[in-house]
Amino acid sequence: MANALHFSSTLQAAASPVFSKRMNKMHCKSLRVQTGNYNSVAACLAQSRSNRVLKVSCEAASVDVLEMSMTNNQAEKQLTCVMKFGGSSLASAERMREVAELILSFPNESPVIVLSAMGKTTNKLLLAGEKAVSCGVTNVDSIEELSFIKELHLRTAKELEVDESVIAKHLDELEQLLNGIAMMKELTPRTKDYLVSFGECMSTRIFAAYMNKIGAKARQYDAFEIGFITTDDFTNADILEATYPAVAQSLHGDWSRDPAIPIVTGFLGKGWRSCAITTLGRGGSDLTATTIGKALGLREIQVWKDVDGVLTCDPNIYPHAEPVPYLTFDEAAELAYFGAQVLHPQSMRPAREADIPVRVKNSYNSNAPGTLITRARDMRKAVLTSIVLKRNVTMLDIVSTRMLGQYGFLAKVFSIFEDLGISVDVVATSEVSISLTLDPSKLWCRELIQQELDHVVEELEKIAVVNLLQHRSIISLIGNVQRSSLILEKVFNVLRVKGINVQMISQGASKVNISLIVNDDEAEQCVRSLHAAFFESASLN
Ligand SMILES: Nc1ncnc2c1ncn2[C@@H]1O[C@H](COP(=O)(O)OP(=O)(O)O)[C@@H](O)[C@H]1O
Ligand SMILES: N[C@@H](CC(=O)OP(=O)(O)O)C(=O)O
Repeated sequence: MANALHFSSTLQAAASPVFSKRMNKMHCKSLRVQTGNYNSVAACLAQSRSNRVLKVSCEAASVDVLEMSMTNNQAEKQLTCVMKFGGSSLASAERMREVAELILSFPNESPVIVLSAMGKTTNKLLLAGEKAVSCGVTNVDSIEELSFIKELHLRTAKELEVDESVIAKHLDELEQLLNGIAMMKELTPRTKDYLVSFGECMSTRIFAAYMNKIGAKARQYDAFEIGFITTDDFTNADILEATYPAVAQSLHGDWSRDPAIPIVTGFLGKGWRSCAITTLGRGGSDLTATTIGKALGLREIQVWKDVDGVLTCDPNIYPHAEPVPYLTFDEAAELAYFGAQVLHPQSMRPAREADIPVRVKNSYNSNAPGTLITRARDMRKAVLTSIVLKRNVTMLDIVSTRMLGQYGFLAKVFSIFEDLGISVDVVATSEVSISLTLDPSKLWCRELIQQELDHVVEELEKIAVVNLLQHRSIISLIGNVQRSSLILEKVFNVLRVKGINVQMISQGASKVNISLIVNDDEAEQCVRSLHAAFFESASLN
């Protein structure tokens, strides 16, 4: 019977109307009570909140609740949104408490929670791995970063009063892994991914245990066990299509059998050939969140950060950057791709494909409206939305020696990059020349970079004169490119006054981004001046 309450006959007679009202509020479907009085049962229920099955044996004097399950309403309630909390939101036990409170302050939501590693754990794990390569097996236990990680996680568990056994196995395994690295004297990309996975595996276990402790039933998931299937590109893997149905089946299946807030590791996946743990690139938990949003067809994806949303520029460059209230998926994707650390470069793809709004919020200031990212927005008044800086870019000027026709020339240039697996960011071409920049994130993580660059130049020199220019920056102006004349007029005014020469400019293909290339050492100043011109003077925007 839907929403029926099953009491022992005595209690039913004694408590019916008031009690059933409370029961509904607690999402209780059935309850068997042996002995006891109404007040203590209600107290137990209040504590149990979202627990589906509760077994409480109190002393004979009060009550013995044997079983309780949720209302059909609750069981039928679907998962509604994703809430992702990054390392910046999870730095300590105190922060975890606040995040739990924040999640529970939305009683109408049934969220999937995605968590990154605590604070600076990922960086520390990578450093510990690098030290293990050269420190010798006997010295692993004195690696400072290992002690830091152990201490942080054990202290957090202790302060949250959850049993440290939830992470004990992982801490042991982590030390063993570092011993293995010390013995092998090498840290491969595959081992790096296994190494950093400990961060997310531990933060989610501690958090899920804490949620359960406070009576909010939660279930921990390792993404690599629930269908996050990726390419085998360790440290920068791509999510494969098979992920969506697999994740949906796993999370929906468990939820409909036995509802509990899913707490999922961000950032991690499983390589489809290797079956080893992979990672989605730094900041990849944003992508985990949007992937889950698409897989489950959720209403909204929330990414909770330590800033009031996406800002008009990196606050580390200019502290008075302002939140941007609305963005389109295209704008957010360009912004992320061209270096705004606030979002993972690939994270907008699943959200855009499934047309699910993404909200960027501040976990330290939940009342701030944040940024809402959707398919379209009113662009009538929009000029410039945000300024993004990507540093340490390598630029190539390639001038044809006319050994090939124009189309043969372009094809040859790009086939060289394809063969070497190097991605190109910004391109500008003329009939006989091409200027382009190489994606630094793909470039500098490769050990053989100088040889590879030499090889690129060598190959290109067969058909062109090549000039390799390093230490450049891309400044991306994200906004309404329909108004490019207005934007460029203002940009060049600023740059002329500052005496800065733009070495390349690209608009064209992207409808939301104009890219300028300048020297690295002029770039920050340039961003600050452009910010002042566009966002702090009343004349535009
Ligand atoms: N345009 C921008 N808007 C907002 N934050 C930015 C921007 N550019 C860089 N950031 C930086 O991104 C940080 C948030 O991203 P991140 O550290 O990855 O958060 P989390 O760990 O919560 O996922 C901010 O603290 C800020 O310093
Ligand atoms: N912990 C990983 C993944 C991640 O997404 O982190 P964050 O959400 O803190 O950016 C990293 O540091 O890259």
